[in-house]
Amino acid sequence: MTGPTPGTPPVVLTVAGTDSGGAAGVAADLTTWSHLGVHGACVVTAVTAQDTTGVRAVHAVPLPVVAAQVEAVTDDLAVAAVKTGMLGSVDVVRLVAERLGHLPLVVDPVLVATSGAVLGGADVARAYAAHLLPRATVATPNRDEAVALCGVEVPSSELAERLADTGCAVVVTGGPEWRAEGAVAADCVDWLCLPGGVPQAVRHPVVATTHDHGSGCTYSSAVAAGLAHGRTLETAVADAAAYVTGQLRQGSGWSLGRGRGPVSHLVPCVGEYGVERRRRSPR
Ligand SMILES: Nc1ncnc2c1ncn2[C@@H]1O[C@H](COP(=O)(O)OP(=O)(O)O)[C@@H](O)[C@H]1O
Ligand SMILES: Cc1ncc(COP(=O)(O)OP(=O)(O)O)c(N)n1
Repeated sequence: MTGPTPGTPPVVLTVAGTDSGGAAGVAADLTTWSHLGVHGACVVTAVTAQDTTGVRAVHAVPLPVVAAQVEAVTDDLAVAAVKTGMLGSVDVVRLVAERLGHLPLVVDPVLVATSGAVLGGADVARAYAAHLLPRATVATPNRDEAVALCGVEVPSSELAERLADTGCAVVVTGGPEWRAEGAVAADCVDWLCLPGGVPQAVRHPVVATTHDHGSGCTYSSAVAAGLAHGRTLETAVADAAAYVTGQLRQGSGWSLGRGRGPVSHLVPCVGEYGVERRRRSPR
């Protein structure tokens, strides 16, 4: 087992599925981490045949193979934080809770893709609420996932508050809400609630784009990177929103695929998410 060494990046582990279109899942997590200065390890739970228009097929990785990947990583690497994406089954949710629940844990409870594909059923939602949220540092459901976890349609701030009662901090992300309104709102609002706390609005500018597939994975990975660097949750959450906004902006003029194109996984063109890097002028 190797410990943290000065000059060595922290290790963050994703437990997630693959997206053959390269937008969401493991691809989003690893590229985000390469931008944010952490080493990414990965445990693959499922292989999806997926593109910008939807999910065609899902192959669940057998449970013993998922367990063997977890063991291989944790036996050898000092994992600073874990992020979960598509877990896909009750057994995998339980495995993560048992084997990784003692580490700083960001749970993105992937249940439904933007395309409408179900990536985790009602039994998986119940398993998240019973086994994983109580052990998580923070959960980052989008509004639809928060409704599925709570079983009620109430405002996002209240969903965050109810889910925080399970014992973890919660961010109910704001993407689908502004899309559903069909308007170009000035801000996206994510609702952060700490256990026993009052929901706080985390606002950031809306990007008008159709290239947003994978934004939830990218966001939750960025939160995990912030925690691995030792940032407070509030700072990690604000930095993650700034990072995903920059990546959405970078891909906003693209034309990739026939559906909702991938959020940009190219190197950010803003340094520390604020100051525009000087673009090289053509020779
Ligand atoms: N068009 C957008 N402009 C700015 N931020 C966005 C946009 N769409 C999503 N986000 C942000 O991306 C992050 C992930 O949110 P969301 O899209 O809700 O996740 P998911 O992909 O799981 O549905 C949140 O911080 C959300 O506010
Ligand atoms: C393999 C896989 N994992 C997760 C998702 C969901 O991705 P996310 O970024 O949360 O959201 P969408 O952009 O799909 O809404 C996925 N589609 N595939």
